[in-house]
Amino acid sequence: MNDRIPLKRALISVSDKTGLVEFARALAARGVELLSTGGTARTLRQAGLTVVDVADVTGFPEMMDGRVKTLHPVVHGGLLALRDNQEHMAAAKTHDIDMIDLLVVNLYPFEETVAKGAAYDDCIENIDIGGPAMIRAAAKNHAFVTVVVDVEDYSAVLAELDRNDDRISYPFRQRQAQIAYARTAAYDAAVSTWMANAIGEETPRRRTFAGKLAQGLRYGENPHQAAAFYTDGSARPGVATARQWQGKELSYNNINDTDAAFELVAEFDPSEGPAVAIIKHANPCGVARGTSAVEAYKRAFDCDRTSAFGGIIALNTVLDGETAHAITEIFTEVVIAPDATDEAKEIFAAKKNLRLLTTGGLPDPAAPGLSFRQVAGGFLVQGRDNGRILRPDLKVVTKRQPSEDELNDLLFAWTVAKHVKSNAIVYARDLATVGIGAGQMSRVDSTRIGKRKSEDMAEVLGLSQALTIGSAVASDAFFPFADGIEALAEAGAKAVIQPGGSMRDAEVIETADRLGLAMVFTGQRHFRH
Ligand SMILES: NC(=O)c1ncn([C@@H]2O[C@H](COP(=O)(O)O)[C@@H](O)[C@H]2O)c1NC=O
Repeated sequence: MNDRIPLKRALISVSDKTGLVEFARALAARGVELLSTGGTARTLRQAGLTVVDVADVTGFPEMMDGRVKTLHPVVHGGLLALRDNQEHMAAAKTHDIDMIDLLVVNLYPFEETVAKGAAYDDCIENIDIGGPAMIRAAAKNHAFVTVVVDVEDYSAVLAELDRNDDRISYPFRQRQAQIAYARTAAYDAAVSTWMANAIGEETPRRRTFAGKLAQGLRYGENPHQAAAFYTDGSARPGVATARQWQGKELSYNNINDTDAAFELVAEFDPSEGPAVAIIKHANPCGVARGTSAVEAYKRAFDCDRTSAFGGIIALNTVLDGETAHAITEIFTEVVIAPDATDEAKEIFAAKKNLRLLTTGGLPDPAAPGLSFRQVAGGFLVQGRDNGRILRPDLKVVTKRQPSEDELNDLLFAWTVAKHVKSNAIVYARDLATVGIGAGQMSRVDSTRIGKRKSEDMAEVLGLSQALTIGSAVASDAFFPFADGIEALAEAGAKAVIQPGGSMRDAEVIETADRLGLAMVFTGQRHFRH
């Protein structure tokens, strides 16, 4: 194996021309001959560099709207020939094939074209064929050829040449080959996912997901687990696209919780007022609306002050100084908001460990998308839970109709319950959660936990009684038995929202009527596991 190989001839064919001229100039200065396709060659010539056209090497013009440029044995032979194989080299000589030592290719912007919402034919035209073919050839022959597919690697190539007397080492070529195959795989994943959507294929026979390393993580959910954060290129505002202003690097659990917090708070339209969610272990321990961000925060905090310690806070509005000040009164891991005022940033600057993230916007809760999770031997894929219930969707099933205020609280609690691990029970009053029971194997247990937490907080706040008394309550799934309704009544709830659909609905409704509760059915379930 030739460990260190000099670069004599490079083929450069790039759609993204960022950094191209500087890189090519640095290569030329090291005596590398440059070979290029149409647009790339033009850019290099305009910068005063000497370039050989691929068309002159192949003897064929670029044709068919660029569909055929580099697809030629003179190119692929130069990339694939084994330099230590006499027969390969003899064939190259016979057919006038010169070796290519470095391939620099970035592909037609297919992903960007799809993201812009381009028409079908436009997307098709942006599927690169010649580029991936060359990348895969060069990567296969990394024993002799260096392949570069990311602009961010240009400086690494030059540093490698500086380190090694203008040569490229074998480990470097191996690393580049791995990156190259991951790039073409991600590209084809994007193409096949787009096609599945375009033809309405919800369960394609083969599915490929791809990600780009955003951040290596110190560890995973626990210190003995290796971990990293990969992004999928989606522009959805959230933890993956946010700007971090201060604080330590986010951890695996921080990223998971921050995502849960921001996706939850984004359910609340900022034009209807501020909302704040506080998350612990991916479950909310307080969510509230308010006339100001600080009021929303304080009301969310008052749901469960004990659990809020070390939590993740999300706002659907700009983080202002007053709210930042209130947040700094206890230890918080992460705050995420669409934006933050300079005053808020200054206040946080004193808390070195507190991470502040801004996203520039809110994700659309109704947007379609996929979510997936791993199981032994495979993964489960489903549409993201973008189900939303509006007032006209509600069916009142009890004798008592919910009041206007109760209806507002029911829909608020329902929205929060969608983001609570099942079995989820959410008690709410005046658009603030007052008791949350999460992640229990029995719905009655979740009901009781929410009640107990509310009673504990009543003591902390010096209230004469728990705020669940007179509350509206949401259940993420139907009540299989009447005992859940009895437990809610015991907690003092006055109105209930739930999907309905149990075999024993009649019994459940009868119990609600007997206990004087108003109950509405949504016809939609929000399991979350
Ligand atoms: N068809 C081919 O033979 C071919 N060879 C290279 N390309 C692509 O053409 C682009 C560069 O084109 P230009 O140099 O004309 O700007 C690169 O993204 C490269 O991946 C091709 N285009 C698409 O398949």
